[in-house]
Amino acid sequence: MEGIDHLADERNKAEFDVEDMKIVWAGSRHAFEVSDRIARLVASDPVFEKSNRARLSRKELFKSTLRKCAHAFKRIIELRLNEEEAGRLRHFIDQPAYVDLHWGMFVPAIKGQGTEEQQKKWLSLANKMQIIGCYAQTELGHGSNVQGLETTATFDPKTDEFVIHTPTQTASKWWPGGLGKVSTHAVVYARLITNGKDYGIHGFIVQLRSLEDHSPLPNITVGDIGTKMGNGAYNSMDNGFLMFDHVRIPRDQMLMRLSKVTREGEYVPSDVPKQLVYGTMVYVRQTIVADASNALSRAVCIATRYSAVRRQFGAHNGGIETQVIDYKTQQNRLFPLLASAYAFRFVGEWLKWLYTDVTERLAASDFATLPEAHACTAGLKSLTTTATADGIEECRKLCGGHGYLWCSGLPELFAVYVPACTYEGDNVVLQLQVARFLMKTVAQLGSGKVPVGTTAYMGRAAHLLQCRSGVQKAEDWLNPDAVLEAFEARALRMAVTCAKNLSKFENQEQGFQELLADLVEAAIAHCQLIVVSKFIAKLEQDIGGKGVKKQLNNLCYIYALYLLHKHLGDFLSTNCITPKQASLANDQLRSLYTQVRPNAVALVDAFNYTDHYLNSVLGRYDGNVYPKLFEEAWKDPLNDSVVPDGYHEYLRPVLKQQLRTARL
Ligand SMILES: CCCCCCCCCCCCCCCCCCC/C=C/C(=O)SCCNC(=O)CCNC(=O)[C@H](O)C(C)(C)COP(=O)(O)OP(=O)(O)OC[C@H]1O[C@@H](n2cnc3c(N)ncnc32)[C@H](O)[C@@H]1OP(=O)(O)O
Ligand SMILES: Cc1cc2nc3c(=O)[nH]c(=O)nc-3n(C[C@H](O)[C@H](O)[C@H](O)COP(=O)(O)OP(=O)(O)OC[C@H]3O[C@@H](n4cnc5c(N)ncnc54)[C@H](O)[C@@H]3O)c2cc1C
Repeated sequence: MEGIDHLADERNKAEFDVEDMKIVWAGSRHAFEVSDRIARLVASDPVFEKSNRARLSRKELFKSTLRKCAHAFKRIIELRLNEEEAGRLRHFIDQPAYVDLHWGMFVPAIKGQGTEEQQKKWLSLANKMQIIGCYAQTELGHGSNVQGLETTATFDPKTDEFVIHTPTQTASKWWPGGLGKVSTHAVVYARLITNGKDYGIHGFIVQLRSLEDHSPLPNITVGDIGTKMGNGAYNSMDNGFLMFDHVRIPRDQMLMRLSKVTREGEYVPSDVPKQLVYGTMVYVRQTIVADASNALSRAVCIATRYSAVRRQFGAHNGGIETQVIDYKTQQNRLFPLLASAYAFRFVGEWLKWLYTDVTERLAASDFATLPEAHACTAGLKSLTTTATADGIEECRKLCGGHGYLWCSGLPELFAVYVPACTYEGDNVVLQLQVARFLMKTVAQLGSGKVPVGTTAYMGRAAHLLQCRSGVQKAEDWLNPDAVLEAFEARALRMAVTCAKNLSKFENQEQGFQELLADLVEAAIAHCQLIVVSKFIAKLEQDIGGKGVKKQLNNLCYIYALYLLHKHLGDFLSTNCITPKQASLANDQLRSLYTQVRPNAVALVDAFNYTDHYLNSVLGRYDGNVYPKLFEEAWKDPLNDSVVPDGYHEYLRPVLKQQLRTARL
């Protein structure tokens, strides 16, 4: 059956041009061409083989990761790949590794917080990977509460050095990726103490290991924190622990672009917002949002193809059974995830723009949009990673029993992805940042300060607090104004209710703590509005290609109406819509599922994933699932022998015992 396209019928049904959709998905023709070329390069290189990852021991997996990274770096140099191409290479190699933290956090931290001189010195080494760095912020006792970190950096004016010290066990650095076994250097976050005064958290470049033999430098204790969830998965990463016993570093290894310590030990505070010390996290949160659509689309691609291949029930007299994708329950679980993958793609594009915009403004000393950039990156990181992790698990269930097999690609994808809900800020903690931002914005309503950007809708409070949806028939839910008004009214009303409840407390902080759960819900409503509005904004762009816009339109309204259905309690209790209008939204949703159904396989083909990248028997492009499941089963080490190891010691005696007992 090799070579037959089992999904050909599905592909023939498509009502749009897949090649055009590929360009929209990639962001541009150029981005598509780069991705396509690099994906093929990775797929054809035996060093990047990954189908056996589950069967490797941790040590073997880690060594193979080092090999892949070294080979990747060699190829980058040989092929003179630029930054974009190198990024795609890392993406398609698809194995978490120290390089993520080196390029993704260590280098950006130096760029964002180092002086020009520091950048010149350290980036020239880091860019050639003559040093390898990580981002050592989290400690055993504190992760979310950055202000609670305990590691100290005490200035010693006698020697012009900082003394980096771990005062307690809970102050040990714990979690940084790339720290455990690889990094030679780290950006370490510690409390800066000079002249006996604690000035709070600052970043310092600290060498950890010898550049000669890789052994830890004196007074440094460092190692790997241990095996994490799942086979393969994030275990290719050496998340580490680190303790300092009065380790001395020169003063000029404090990252001094923001605040400084002079030779005399005087602390010179930053003339820009001190929150810029958190800048690396804002940057990475933005990349995590962009990446959510990759992980979700991958799971959705597997579940959609398999749902078209898999048949259950519906046959009479031995006839052909129903494809499970034709069940409305399957569509109601799968198509909103397909729509979410596209929605997150577009909101990711927008967030990248927002990040670039705020960076340019900061360079021109305009800090006005920093709080919004922080709220958007934090909130969208939280929203998209939660939905993606849940979505991957839902895709596993959508694939029935076979989804539970490692070779479906879904268990590992889930295990590797789910920590995104925790790293770069726990998702609840991040939504609470959004909630604080919203409460401030609501408090300023009526003060003359006009809300802008993603909170601009709050400026229309007079209308949004009292409006009633005008939807009268199902098709009215395809009107962008109707959808936006419902989402805006819901978000505003939830935020205003929180603010009102907050005002009943004498102590605002106490009130905030009491209302945490409601505040998180209000923040989520605001973030969902952002995603819906950016999808609608995308549709207003000039999108070419046969039938492409129609499909995107369908997906946009599936995303919005599914959210409406899922959070119906919010929409009804805030009186934004009536039960009748909710029921019409459901009717429209079912109709949209019917329209998407013939296009579903083509819509996931538009992701342009190679079989290597998907690494899934169920998601194979050709749909040839069953023979390949057998092939995979035969590869399992348990099937190396017909009689298992241990038979003579542990099985035979039991069986013989049973025989004797049976004879008695
Ligand atoms: C060989 C091949 C090579 C190929 C090349 C390959 C290229 C590869 C590239 C790969 C790229 C991949 C990159 C992705 C890697 C992903 C891996 C992830 C690994 C994980 C890393 C981490 O987890 S690092 C640690 C992250 N930690 C956190 O996120 C901690 C969470 N906590 C906080 O952020 C904060 O403490 C807080 C937000 C919870 C705030 O706490 P608190 O209430 O105490 O506030 P503060 O007093 O500190 O501040 C209050 C004030 O500041 C505002 N604010 C807070 N944060 C920010 C911010 N970030 N920006 C701006 N403003 C901020 C806050 O709103 C308050 O404002 P007010 O106005 O005063 O209210
Ligand atoms: C795979 C992985 C990789 C990582 N890589 C790095 C790295 O490279 N560098 C680095 O420095 N760190 C890294 N981390 C650490 C990561 O950033 C932290 O784990 C994360 O910030 C969460 O902090 P925590 O572990 O202290 O969680 P906690 O804050 O202890 O969270 C525990 C629970 O408490 C709740 N909670 C906490 N505070 C509040 C609050 N104020 N209000 C309400 N609820 C609250 C949370 O919602 C959560 O349910 C990594 C973590 C993981 C899992």
